[in-house]
Amino acid sequence: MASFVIKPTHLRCVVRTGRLISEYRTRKTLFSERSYSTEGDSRIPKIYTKTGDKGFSSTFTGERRPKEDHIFKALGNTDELSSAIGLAREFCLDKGHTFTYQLDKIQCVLQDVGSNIATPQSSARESHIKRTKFAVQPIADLESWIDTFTEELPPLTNFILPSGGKSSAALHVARTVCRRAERSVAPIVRSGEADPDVAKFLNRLSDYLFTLARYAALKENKEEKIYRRPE
Ligand SMILES: Nc1ncnc2c1ncn2[C@@H]1O[C@H](COP(=O)(O)OP(=O)(O)OP(=O)(O)O)[C@@H](O)[C@H]1O
Repeated sequence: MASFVIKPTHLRCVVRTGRLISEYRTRKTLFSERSYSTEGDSRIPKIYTKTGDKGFSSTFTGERRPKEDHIFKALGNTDELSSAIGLAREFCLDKGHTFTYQLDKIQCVLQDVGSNIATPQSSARESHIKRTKFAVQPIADLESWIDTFTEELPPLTNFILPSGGKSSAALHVARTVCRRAERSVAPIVRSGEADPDVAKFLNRLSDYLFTLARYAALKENKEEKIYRRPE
Protein backbone atom coordinates (compact mmCIF):
# COMPACT_ATOMS: atom_id res chain seq x y z
CA MET A 1 0.00 0.00 0.00
CA ALA A 2 1.37 3.43 -0.89
CA SER A 3 2.17 5.66 2.02
CA PHE A 4 1.36 9.35 1.82
CA VAL A 5 4.32 11.66 2.25
CA ILE A 6 3.82 15.35 2.90
CA LYS A 7 6.28 17.06 0.60
CA PRO A 8 7.45 20.67 0.65
CA THR A 9 5.11 21.43 -2.24
CA HIS A 10 2.18 20.35 -0.11
CA LEU A 11 3.42 22.35 2.82
CA ARG A 12 3.49 25.39 0.56
CA CYS A 13 -0.28 25.37 0.99
CA VAL A 14 0.35 25.79 4.70
CA VAL A 15 2.89 28.55 4.28
CA ARG A 16 0.68 30.47 1.85
CA THR A 17 -2.32 30.50 3.96
CA GLY A 18 -3.96 32.04 6.93
CA ARG A 19 -6.63 29.38 7.09
CA LEU A 20 -4.36 26.41 7.71
CA ILE A 21 -3.82 26.72 11.37
CA SER A 22 -2.63 23.59 13.11
CA GLU A 23 -1.28 20.19 12.23
CA TYR A 24 -4.85 18.95 12.45
CA ARG A 25 -6.07 21.70 10.19
CA THR A 26 -3.18 21.10 7.80
CA ARG A 27 -3.99 17.42 7.51
CA LYS A 28 -7.67 18.14 7.14
CA THR A 29 -6.92 20.51 4.28
CA LEU A 30 -4.46 18.19 2.66
CA PHE A 31 -6.74 15.19 2.88
CA SER A 32 -10.24 16.53 2.55
CA GLU A 33 -10.33 19.94 0.97
CA ARG A 34 -7.84 19.75 -1.86
CA SER A 35 -8.25 18.05 -5.22
CA TYR A 36 -6.37 14.81 -5.68
CA SER A 37 -4.57 13.19 -8.53
CA THR A 38 -5.20 9.46 -8.52
CA GLU A 39 -2.54 8.62 -11.09
CA GLY A 40 -0.50 5.57 -10.11
CA ASP A 41 -0.99 4.43 -6.56
CA SER A 42 0.03 7.63 -4.76
CA ARG A 43 -2.57 10.27 -4.06
CA ILE A 44 -0.96 13.67 -4.55
CA PRO A 45 -3.01 16.62 -3.34
CA LYS A 46 -3.08 19.52 -5.75
CA ILE A 47 -2.33 23.00 -4.50
CA TYR A 48 -5.22 24.46 -6.47
CA THR A 49 -8.84 23.86 -5.57
CA LYS A 50 -10.14 26.38 -8.14
CA THR A 51 -12.56 27.64 -5.49
CA GLY A 52 -10.99 31.09 -5.69
CA ASP A 53 -11.39 31.47 -9.43
CA LYS A 54 -14.52 33.59 -9.19
CA GLY A 55 -12.80 36.16 -7.00
CA PHE A 56 -14.01 34.91 -3.63
CA SER A 57 -12.12 33.06 -0.93
CA SER A 58 -12.65 31.65 2.56
CA THR A 59 -11.81 32.85 6.03
CA PHE A 60 -10.79 30.24 8.60
CA THR A 61 -14.31 30.49 9.99
CA GLY A 62 -15.71 29.39 6.64
CA GLU A 63 -17.11 32.73 5.46
CA ARG A 64 -16.87 33.38 1.73
CA ARG A 65 -15.71 36.92 1.05
CA PRO A 66 -14.54 38.79 -2.06
CA LYS A 67 -10.78 38.64 -2.60
CA GLU A 68 -10.51 42.41 -2.17
CA ASP A 69 -11.96 42.14 1.36
CA HIS A 70 -9.83 43.85 4.01
CA ILE A 71 -9.13 40.44 5.61
CA PHE A 72 -7.44 39.10 2.45
CA LYS A 73 -5.58 42.38 1.94
CA ALA A 74 -4.16 42.13 5.45
CA LEU A 75 -3.35 38.44 4.93
CA GLY A 76 -1.62 39.24 1.66
CA ASN A 77 0.41 42.01 3.28
CA THR A 78 1.45 39.69 6.10
CA ASP A 79 2.50 37.09 3.56
CA GLU A 80 4.51 39.74 1.69
CA LEU A 81 6.12 40.78 4.94
CA SER A 82 7.26 37.24 5.67
CA SER A 83 8.65 36.98 2.13
CA ALA A 84 10.55 40.26 2.52
CA ILE A 85 11.98 39.05 5.82
CA GLY A 86 12.90 35.75 4.17
CA LEU A 87 14.88 37.56 1.50
CA ALA A 88 16.59 39.84 4.04
CA ARG A 89 17.46 36.78 6.10
CA GLU A 90 19.23 35.23 3.12
CA PHE A 91 21.43 38.33 2.73
CA CYS A 92 22.13 38.29 6.47
CA LEU A 93 23.05 34.60 6.37
CA ASP A 94 25.50 35.30 3.55
CA LYS A 95 27.24 37.78 5.85
CA GLY A 96 27.31 35.37 8.78
CA HIS A 97 25.07 37.42 11.06
CA THR A 98 24.14 35.54 14.21
CA PHE A 99 20.73 37.14 14.70
CA THR A 100 19.02 35.24 11.85
CA TYR A 101 17.40 32.83 14.34
CA GLN A 102 15.28 35.83 15.39
CA LEU A 103 14.05 36.29 11.82
CA ASP A 104 13.15 32.58 11.73
CA LYS A 105 11.07 32.98 14.87
CA ILE A 106 9.42 36.11 13.50
CA GLN A 107 8.40 34.34 10.29
CA CYS A 108 6.70 31.68 12.40
CA VAL A 109 4.91 34.31 14.48
CA LEU A 110 3.72 35.92 11.24
CA GLN A 111 1.94 32.65 10.46
CA ASP A 112 0.11 33.12 13.77
CA VAL A 113 -0.64 36.73 12.83
CA GLY A 114 -2.21 35.40 9.60
CA SER A 115 -4.23 32.81 11.51
CA ASN A 116 -5.64 35.46 13.80
CA ILE A 117 -6.49 37.82 10.92
CA ALA A 118 -8.13 34.96 8.98
CA THR A 119 -10.46 34.32 11.91
CA PRO A 120 -12.91 37.22 12.14
CA GLN A 121 -14.26 37.17 15.69
CA SER A 122 -17.84 37.84 14.57
CA SER A 123 -18.08 34.47 12.82
CA ALA A 124 -15.65 32.55 15.04
CA ARG A 125 -16.69 29.67 17.24
CA GLU A 126 -15.01 29.03 20.60
CA SER A 127 -12.78 26.39 19.01
CA HIS A 128 -11.62 28.84 16.29
CA ILE A 129 -10.79 31.46 18.89
CA LYS A 130 -8.89 28.97 21.03
CA ARG A 131 -6.84 27.72 18.11
CA THR A 132 -5.94 31.13 16.72
CA LYS A 133 -5.28 33.03 19.95
CA PHE A 134 -2.24 35.28 19.57
CA ALA A 135 0.47 34.98 22.24
CA VAL A 136 2.04 38.08 23.80
CA GLN A 137 5.55 36.67 24.36
CA PRO A 138 6.71 37.56 20.79
CA ILE A 139 6.11 41.24 21.59
CA ALA A 140 8.33 41.02 24.67
CA ASP A 141 10.98 39.18 22.61
CA LEU A 142 11.04 42.01 20.05
CA GLU A 143 11.40 44.62 22.76
CA SER A 144 14.27 42.78 24.38
CA TRP A 145 16.07 42.30 21.04
CA ILE A 146 15.59 46.00 20.17
CA ASP A 147 17.03 47.05 23.53
CA THR A 148 20.07 44.78 23.12
CA PHE A 149 20.92 46.06 19.61
CA THR A 150 20.31 49.67 20.60
CA GLU A 151 22.99 49.46 23.30
CA GLU A 152 25.61 48.88 20.59
CA LEU A 153 24.35 51.47 18.11
CA PRO A 154 25.45 55.09 17.93
CA PRO A 155 22.59 57.44 18.84
CA LEU A 156 20.40 58.68 16.02
CA THR A 157 21.18 62.26 15.10
CA ASN A 158 19.94 62.33 11.48
CA PHE A 159 17.30 60.77 9.30
CA ILE A 160 18.70 57.46 8.07
CA LEU A 161 17.97 56.53 4.46
CA PRO A 162 17.51 52.87 3.50
CA SER A 163 21.10 51.87 2.69
CA GLY A 164 24.06 50.31 4.53
CA GLY A 165 24.67 47.21 2.42
CA LYS A 166 22.35 44.52 1.08
CA SER A 167 21.36 43.05 4.45
CA SER A 168 20.52 46.45 5.85
CA ALA A 169 18.69 47.70 2.75
CA ALA A 170 16.66 44.47 2.55
CA LEU A 171 15.71 44.84 6.23
CA HIS A 172 14.51 48.37 5.45
CA VAL A 173 12.32 46.98 2.65
CA ALA A 174 10.90 44.47 5.15
CA ARG A 175 10.30 47.33 7.59
CA THR A 176 8.25 49.27 5.06
CA VAL A 177 6.20 46.19 4.11
CA CYS A 178 5.65 45.71 7.85
CA ARG A 179 4.20 49.20 8.10
CA ARG A 180 1.83 48.41 5.23
CA ALA A 181 0.76 45.23 7.01
CA GLU A 182 0.19 47.29 10.14
CA ARG A 183 -1.95 49.81 8.23
CA SER A 184 -4.12 47.05 6.81
CA VAL A 185 -4.53 45.30 10.16
CA ALA A 186 -5.43 48.49 12.08
CA PRO A 187 -9.06 48.75 10.87
CA ILE A 188 -9.63 45.03 11.44
CA VAL A 189 -8.43 45.32 15.03
CA ARG A 190 -10.41 48.52 15.54
CA SER A 191 -13.61 46.78 14.48
CA GLY A 192 -12.95 44.03 17.02
CA GLU A 193 -12.34 41.35 14.37
CA ALA A 194 -8.68 40.64 15.27
CA ASP A 195 -6.60 40.63 18.45
CA PRO A 196 -5.13 44.06 19.38
CA ASP A 197 -1.85 42.29 20.22
CA VAL A 198 -1.46 41.48 16.52
CA ALA A 199 -1.35 45.22 15.76
CA LYS A 200 1.01 45.74 18.69
CA PHE A 201 3.33 43.02 17.38
CA LEU A 202 3.44 44.59 13.91
CA ASN A 203 4.08 48.02 15.37
CA ARG A 204 7.00 46.68 17.42
CA LEU A 205 8.25 44.63 14.49
CA SER A 206 8.81 47.71 12.31
CA ASP A 207 10.92 49.23 15.11
CA TYR A 208 12.84 45.99 15.39
CA LEU A 209 13.50 45.87 11.64
CA PHE A 210 14.68 49.49 11.66
CA THR A 211 17.05 48.79 14.55
CA LEU A 212 18.26 45.56 12.99
CA ALA A 213 18.92 47.30 9.65
CA ARG A 214 21.19 49.75 11.46
CA TYR A 215 22.85 46.96 13.43
CA ALA A 216 23.53 44.94 10.25
CA ALA A 217 25.16 48.00 8.63
CA LEU A 218 27.27 48.54 11.74
CA LYS A 219 28.44 44.92 11.87
CA GLU A 220 29.28 44.96 8.14
CA ASN A 221 31.11 48.30 8.43
CA LYS A 222 28.80 49.72 5.81
CA GLU A 223 27.96 53.36 5.75
CA GLU A 224 24.35 54.37 6.26
CA LYS A 225 23.26 57.25 4.09
CA ILE A 226 21.76 60.17 5.95
CA TYR A 227 19.33 62.76 4.77
CA ARG A 228 20.89 65.98 3.54
CA ARG A 229 18.79 68.88 2.46
CA PRO A 230 19.41 69.49 -1.25
CA GLU A 231 21.37 72.76 -1.78
N1 LIG B 1 -5.19 36.96 -3.17
C1 LIG B 1 -5.14 36.62 -1.88
N2 LIG B 1 -4.47 37.41 -1.01
C2 LIG B 1 -4.40 37.09 0.29
N3 LIG B 1 -4.99 36.01 0.86
C3 LIG B 1 -5.69 35.20 0.05
C4 LIG B 1 -5.79 35.45 -1.35
N4 LIG B 1 -6.53 34.47 -1.89
C5 LIG B 1 -6.85 33.64 -0.90
N5 LIG B 1 -6.36 34.07 0.28
C6 LIG B 1 -6.41 33.42 1.61
O1 LIG B 1 -5.41 32.38 1.61
C7 LIG B 1 -6.02 31.11 1.75
C8 LIG B 1 -5.32 30.14 0.82
O2 LIG B 1 -5.28 30.68 -0.51
P1 LIG B 1 -5.76 29.86 -1.77
O3 LIG B 1 -5.03 30.40 -2.94
O4 LIG B 1 -5.68 28.40 -1.49
O5 LIG B 1 -7.33 30.28 -1.84
P2 LIG B 1 -8.32 30.29 -3.05
O6 LIG B 1 -7.88 31.24 -4.12
O7 LIG B 1 -9.66 30.55 -2.45
O8 LIG B 1 -8.27 28.80 -3.59
P3 LIG B 1 -7.62 28.23 -4.95
O9 LIG B 1 -6.29 28.94 -5.17
O10 LIG B 1 -7.45 26.79 -4.65
O11 LIG B 1 -8.61 28.51 -6.01
C9 LIG B 1 -7.51 31.34 1.43
O12 LIG B 1 -8.31 30.44 2.15
C10 LIG B 1 -7.74 32.76 1.90
O13 LIG B 1 -7.94 32.78 3.32
